[in-house]
Amino acid sequence: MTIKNKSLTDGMEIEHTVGNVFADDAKMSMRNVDVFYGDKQAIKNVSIDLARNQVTALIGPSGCGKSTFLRCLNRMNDTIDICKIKGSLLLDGEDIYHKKMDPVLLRARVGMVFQKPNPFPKSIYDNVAYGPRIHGLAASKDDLDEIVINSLQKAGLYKEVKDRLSASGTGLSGGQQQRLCIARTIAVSPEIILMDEPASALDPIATAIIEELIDELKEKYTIAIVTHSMQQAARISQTTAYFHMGSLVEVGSTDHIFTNPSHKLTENYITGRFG
Ligand SMILES: Nc1ncnc2c1ncn2[C@@H]1O[C@H](COP(=O)(O)OP(=O)(O)OP(=O)(O)O)[C@@H](O)[C@H]1O
Repeated sequence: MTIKNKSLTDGMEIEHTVGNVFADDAKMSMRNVDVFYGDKQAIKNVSIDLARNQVTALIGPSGCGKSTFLRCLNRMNDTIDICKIKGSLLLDGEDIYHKKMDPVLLRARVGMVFQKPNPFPKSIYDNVAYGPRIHGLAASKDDLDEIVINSLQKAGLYKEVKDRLSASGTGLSGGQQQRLCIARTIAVSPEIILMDEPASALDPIATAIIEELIDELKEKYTIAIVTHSMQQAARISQTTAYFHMGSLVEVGSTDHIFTNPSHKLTENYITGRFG
């Protein structure tokens, strides 16, 4: 199927997304998504699936719309008054922009980890317990303890913090704070985790730990990650989507995109000719 997308990019016309936008087992399906900030169109007719239990990397030059698109997937853009979204965005076939969809519940199902670790100024325990408490997920203190410990274990942080759960989350190292934020996201049992450059503020060792963690997390969750690091996209994702000036130029298996991209714009970007 050809999905028409006529927009001019560096003199090169993007008529349609190259590659297969359909996943065999789609957790989320986006079709013909347009996003506007006021009069300015930031996303142009983008269609893509997120394959279940896979990592999908969104790459492209600065300002191409990666974060804007990612934020559409859990309605984070709702908080921006001038932002308008058109098109179809389905989670297991359910329209996430339907008027009956509660954005707070949606964001528990589609969690998000940001570029800069942003723990609450609370204890490590309370950071992770916060979501389960507001969503009423624990019937007792024992239940809550179990959720907190499980989430910290899944985020690969438990061993490092088990003796200081009442210490402040903001006192941890940057890498530990980011894993705490991942534990906080996991604690409300999401189905999808969105990550917006989750390792860009971290040193190489903390980055490697987060990358290993992402690889483990995909066993349970569907993951979409925005990254500026092509090496990172190549290491951790199974599918890569290349954005350029609001359009989705190409999508395909990560191996294909990084070894033999079909579109000239993708090739230019991955070979470092621009971006
Ligand atoms: N809140 C906003 N209000 C108005 N315009 C915005 C807003 N957020 C983003 N934009 C614009 O939308 C376009 C896409 O921005 P976006 O941040 O999604 O790109 P990006 O590919 O994630 O960039 P980067 O890699 O630099 O983070 C840019 O032109 C940007 O200036």
